[in-house]
Amino acid sequence: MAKAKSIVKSFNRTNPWNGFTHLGSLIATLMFVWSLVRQYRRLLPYQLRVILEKYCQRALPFVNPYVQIRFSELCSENLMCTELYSDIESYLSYHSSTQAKRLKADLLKNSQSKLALSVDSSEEIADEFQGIKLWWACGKTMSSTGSPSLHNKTRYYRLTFHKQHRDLIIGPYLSHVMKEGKAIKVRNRQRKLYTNNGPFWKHVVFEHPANFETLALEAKQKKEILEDLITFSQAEEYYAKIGRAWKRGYLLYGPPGTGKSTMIAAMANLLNYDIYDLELTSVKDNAELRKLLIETTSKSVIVIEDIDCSLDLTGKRKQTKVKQEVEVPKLPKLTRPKYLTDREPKPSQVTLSGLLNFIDGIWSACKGERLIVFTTNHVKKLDPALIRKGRMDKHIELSYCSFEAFKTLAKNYLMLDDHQLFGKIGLLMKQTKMTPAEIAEHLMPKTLPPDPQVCLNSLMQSLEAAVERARLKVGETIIKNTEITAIVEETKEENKGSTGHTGLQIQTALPLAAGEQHDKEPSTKPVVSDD
Ligand SMILES: Nc1ncnc2c1ncn2[C@@H]1O[C@H](COP(=O)(O)OP(=O)(O)OP(=O)(O)O)[C@@H](O)[C@H]1O
Repeated sequence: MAKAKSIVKSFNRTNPWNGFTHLGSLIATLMFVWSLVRQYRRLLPYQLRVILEKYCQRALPFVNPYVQIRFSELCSENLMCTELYSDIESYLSYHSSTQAKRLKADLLKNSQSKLALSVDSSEEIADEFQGIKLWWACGKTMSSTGSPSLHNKTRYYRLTFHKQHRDLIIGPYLSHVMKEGKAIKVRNRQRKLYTNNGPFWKHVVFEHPANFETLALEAKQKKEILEDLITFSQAEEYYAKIGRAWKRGYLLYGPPGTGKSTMIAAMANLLNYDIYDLELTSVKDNAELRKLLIETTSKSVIVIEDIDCSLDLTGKRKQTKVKQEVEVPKLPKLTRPKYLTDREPKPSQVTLSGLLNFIDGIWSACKGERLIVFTTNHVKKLDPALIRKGRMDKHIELSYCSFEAFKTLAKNYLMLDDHQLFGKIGLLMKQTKMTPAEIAEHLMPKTLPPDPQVCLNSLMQSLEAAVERARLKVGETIIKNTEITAIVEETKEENKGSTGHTGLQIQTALPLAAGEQHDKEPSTKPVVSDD
């Protein structure tokens, strides 16, 4: 103030140039102070920094080289404000957790365990984009009512940058902030498992621990599936370029207990997707199916489990309509909460063509990425049209446990990389078939901490019993086949006596081993064909 008064006085004196000299030196001092404030702002106490910045900006409105943009949480004219504000919030909370000294911690929405960190209102964080420095700060303003009550305060973020970078910041930088903010939101969101009760989706929080690391599969098959999923999730531009909807169909098939449901959970966890578990038998007709599917969101896996049991979708398309009128569909496995299954099932009118139309048509109109997964124990029963490439792009067979897959389970359940019993178990596994679910059951600890010896012994005994059963079965079949051969030989002799021509050929097949897949042709009976 004293300096300002002396400047005014200096104008009144005989030489007015003195006044300009004083004014110039004041501006230079202020600019120097301000540049110091901006450079060392993080070292100054927050309150002092705010006061200095405020006075410097007021005193130097015409030479201020910095531009500020304010992003309010609420603005009446444009509803997208909130969306933009929340993108910035996610972006900053992610970046600030490593730099900011004052952070606010909250629990993520619908989560009891995940923390959400955000910048405290008195904190400013610096960011860098293409070598350019800029600063974000947050604050609150009074709403138009001017009431000091908390509800009338609007939160905002303020971005400060040098005016020479205006184009770069307003264009590419803000797009980058919004894109990253959205991606961070997706990563942090609480994922959901939706199930339909008739035409409505209901959801519960999806927190399945399955992942590809713990999935017992051959390494080669696992790698192939992982690469396929990751390539799909990164191919938005490619799909747009070739004019295809961003979707991919997977058919998982194999005997019960080979990990089909577990793999779906691992897929959803890998890509951070929601799951829509579609219960076709409770969908009234094709229109209801369309409604349900249009309501699914992007970044989701739409699952139809046991598609062969869901409806009469297994025969040829022409036959389907006739059959539907008389057949009551089987109920699927009851894995869903009770409140979701309270609607009495009525025969569904959903047709195979309704389902095909959905897979091919509807998605093209819905933005975003989706996987559709069918599972079945009986792949050969399915109509080829349903699972042809282009609809179900990838067919994955999940089969009995190999020794390699067993080692994954042993590592997972018993923290074992190797054990003296592994060799014997490996040999037994070559002679019989066991599903990963059966093996996992043996490896489940009987005591805590787990005793690997007990679990492996239990598995070995079970494998030995299965090998023995298979051996007995082979023995029985050989005896049966010998008897049949003897009968046929007798018949041949009799025929020779009467016609002189045998007319019969006999083929015998090996018996089914323990747990043989249901799809295979029955092979215990000799096939008799007439020449
Ligand atoms: N490949 C696997 N890797 C790890 N665990 C597995 C695997 N397969 C099965 N399991 C274990 O067995 C249990 C049953 O497996 P899951 O329900 O995934 O089999 P499924 O093939 O879907 O059976 P279904 O055809 O009867 O629906 C799972 O909870 C999991 O613990």
